Amino acid sequence: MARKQLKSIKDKNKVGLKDSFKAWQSIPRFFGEIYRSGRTLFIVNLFARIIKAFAPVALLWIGKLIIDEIVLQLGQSEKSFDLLWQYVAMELAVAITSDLLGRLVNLTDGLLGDLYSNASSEKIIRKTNELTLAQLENPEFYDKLERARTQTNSRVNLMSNALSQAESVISIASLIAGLIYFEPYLIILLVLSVIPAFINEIKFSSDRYSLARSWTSERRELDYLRYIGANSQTAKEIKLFGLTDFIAKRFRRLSDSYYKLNKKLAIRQSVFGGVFNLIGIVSYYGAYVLIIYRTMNGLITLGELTFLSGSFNRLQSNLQTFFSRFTRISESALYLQDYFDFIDLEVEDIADKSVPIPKVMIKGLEFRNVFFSYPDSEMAILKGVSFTMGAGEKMAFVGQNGAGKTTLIKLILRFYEPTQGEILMDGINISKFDKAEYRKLFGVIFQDFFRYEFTLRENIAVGNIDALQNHEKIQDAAYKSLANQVIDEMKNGFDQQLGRRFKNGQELSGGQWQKVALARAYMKDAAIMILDEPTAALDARAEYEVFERFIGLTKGKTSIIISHRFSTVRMADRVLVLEDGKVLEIGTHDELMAQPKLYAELFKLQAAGYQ
Ligand SMILES: Nc1ncnc2c1ncn2[C@@H]1O[C@H](COP(=O)(O)OP(=O)(O)OP(=O)(O)O)[C@@H](O)[C@H]1O
Repeated sequence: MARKQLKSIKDKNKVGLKDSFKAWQSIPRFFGEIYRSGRTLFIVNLFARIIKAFAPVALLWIGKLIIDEIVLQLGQSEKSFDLLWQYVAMELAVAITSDLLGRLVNLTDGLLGDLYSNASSEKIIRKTNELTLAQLENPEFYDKLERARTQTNSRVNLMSNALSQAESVISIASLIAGLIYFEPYLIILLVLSVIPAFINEIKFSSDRYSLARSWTSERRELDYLRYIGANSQTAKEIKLFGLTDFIAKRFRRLSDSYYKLNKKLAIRQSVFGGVFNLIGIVSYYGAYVLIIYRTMNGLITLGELTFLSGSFNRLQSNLQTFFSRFTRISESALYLQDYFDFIDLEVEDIADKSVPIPKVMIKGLEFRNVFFSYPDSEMAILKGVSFTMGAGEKMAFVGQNGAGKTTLIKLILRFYEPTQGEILMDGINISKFDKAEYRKLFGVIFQDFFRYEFTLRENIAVGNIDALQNHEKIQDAAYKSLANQVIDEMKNGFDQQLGRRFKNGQELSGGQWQKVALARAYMKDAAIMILDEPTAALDARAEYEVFERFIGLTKGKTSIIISHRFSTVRMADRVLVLEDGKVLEIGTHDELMAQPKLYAELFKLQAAGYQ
């Protein structure tokens, strides 16, 4: 991880005003998404807001009528209260309706927010799956994903802010209409009083975003440190190696420098904001003086005075909220842009879907002079690998750590494409097949299989999730992989929750997990089985049993086994020995033992260890 100490946000890409405004373009699309996540709620919310928006001007107007009526009646010898009570009743009705509508708006805002946040989280999960491993392992991608994922709340706030903004526009327009009707000059004062504050807001919002954005990868590091520093899975090592201080200090160093930058920005914003607010207050009193003067000269009534000063006051605070909300929206819109950038990331799939995948493999797989380097890396991992593997053949890949065995598997499964050369299935380049369909041919257990904290049943069914309800199939897979022994020991059998994260969860030993994960490979009637170190955590007897079953069950099936244990390797029809990204030897166990090369050497070394 990079150890950076940023002096200011200018150290990294700064987001300008232009970008802030450009980000607004994604708002219509955003509303499309919200509408689709809750159509009725959205329409109800919109209508409630539109009606509620007229409440402020209506209340002020009725207030004016009441005061003018009181003044009129005071001058009469015979007073009538009829009209007055009617006005009061009207004001009460408007106040109650506005309150009820406000509640309806809050309710629908909350519900819509929940629906939208669920829908967008699901979208992110689905999108992540569409991307290639190369994209997933790219740090830039991670930053994008992090920004898209962590800003879900900000998107929900954006929704209610944007809707409130639409409501404000109507309120402001209606108040302005009243003001123009009686005193158009007041509008000029009003504009003068709020514009500086607005410019100030916009400037600081893009600075705030620039800071947050430029710190995405550092924030990721902070999250990572928080995770490893306070986590039950890492606790064992952290305690044993006494790492707490090391991690806490590293966390503090990074978080302190972020705090300092943020503090500088917050203080500047607060000082400027204060000054501009003063301008607003002074202009309000300027307007007040003007209105009082005109009232005293008999140009406007007392009711109009209350209406105008009330309208001016409300307008000013409404406009200020409007502008600060405007900047909040611009800020969230920038994050929104990140979310859409992520959702729109291009999926690299060069498959020509028209090429049919062989139903039954006849000739087998062939590597033809394959070279490979991982994306963004110069280092060649595979250097001209060529070999063929017949249909129905059981092949073992052998080689020292880092030789490239797992990389071969990743290429066969099309997680990456060769940098040079071809991989063929029955003579057709595998890059021509539809990726998802092609992968259905394989039953695989990875060396670094994932331990899902789901039930045992689900942990096995992930190998073929469509068969989740097929108990017989799951039971059968469990039997084949010896996972049935694990299930027999569980209180809740197949429905036992695994891991320690959730209630009633049961943690498994390394070997038990491996048996469960191996069952996944048996969940499909796959044409080709790939087992990447499937027994590394098993005891000697379990390993022997697993392979005995495997060989018996997969007679005539194509399979690849990666293992460092030669007792397992020798069961294969042929062995491919990989050294430093090249095929060193290939042949049956007996053939390889007859050659004085790496295989024979390693075999004898291991055999000697057992004597
Ligand atoms: N995602 C990756 N990005 C970049 N380099 C990688 C990646 N995965 C593996 N490598 C590199 O590729 C080389 C081969 O790794 P691979 O996992 O294929 O080895 P292996 O033969 O399976 O080793 P082992 O026996 O230790 O499992 C290693 O040098 C490793 O550092």
